[in-house]
Amino acid sequence: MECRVLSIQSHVVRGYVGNKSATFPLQVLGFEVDSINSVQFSNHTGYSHWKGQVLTADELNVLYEGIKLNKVNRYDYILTGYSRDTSFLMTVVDIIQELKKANPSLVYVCDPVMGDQGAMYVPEYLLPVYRDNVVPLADILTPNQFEAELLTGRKITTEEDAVEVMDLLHKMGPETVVLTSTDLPSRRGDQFLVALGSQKIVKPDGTVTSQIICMDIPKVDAVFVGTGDLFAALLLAWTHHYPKD
Ligand SMILES: Nc1ncnc2c1ncn2[C@@H]1O[C@H](COP(=O)(O)OP(=O)(O)O)[C@@H](O)[C@H]1O
Ligand SMILES: Cc1ncc(COP(=O)(O)O)c(C=O)c1O
Repeated sequence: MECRVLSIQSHVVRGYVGNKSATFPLQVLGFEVDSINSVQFSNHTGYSHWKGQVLTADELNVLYEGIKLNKVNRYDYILTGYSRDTSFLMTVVDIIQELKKANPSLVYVCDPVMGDQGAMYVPEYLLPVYRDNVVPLADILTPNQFEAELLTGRKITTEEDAVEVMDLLHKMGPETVVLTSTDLPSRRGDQFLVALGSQKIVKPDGTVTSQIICMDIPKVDAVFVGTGDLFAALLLAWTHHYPKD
């Protein structure tokens, strides 16, 4: 059966971040992808120069209106990433709420793209918008360590801290939280980076518990941009294909 994703992320002319990272892998894995480009930039913002356009909230509404008028606004998943503007993000929130009403089993996968390695690369005023409006709607949340710390106001220096932070993030809304990369030492040595996942599980007796997994990922000696976007897209795909795993 067709499974349709609405992906609201950046587009770059050169390179692979945002929709350029997410769309093709999702298509290869069998999904129909409707993409809205939150920005169209020459390249990602880590380069010394970047130029381009930012989609406004009004322009987003116009695109969504067209989809609605044709009655093709039924989605199984929404995936969101890079955004630079408060009113744009608030419009995304409105769209998610409307689409969830139309399809109560719609799954919202949120990559709260704000920064990395202790620095924000979107305006700081987006943090409260993510924390108070966006994250509470998310079913699956994929922050990196820095983004998880920003959202909860808690530092992560040990695995116990990470579990507590993921619990705080669960309390904000999402049933599944994945810290896509952390600075925590891996048990397998310094050639591995640690990612952690936590999923709320309802036991047969009705009580709720968290299932925690820890992933040691072989480290490549390079810095990548766009891998977080790819990770979120692949997590969407594989949790869809293997919902109980
Ligand atoms: N240096 C690296 N070596 C190997 N895998 C990496 C590396 N950097 C990122 N990844 C992969 O990309 C995923 C996303 O991590 P990351 O790029 O840090 O997320 P974000 O972009 O959200 O900060 C990681 O879980 C890992 O699988
Ligand atoms: C335009 C744009 N989109 C998305 C990203 C996010 O990339 P990542 O997947 O590494 O979080 C960035 C990061 O610089 C970016 O500049």
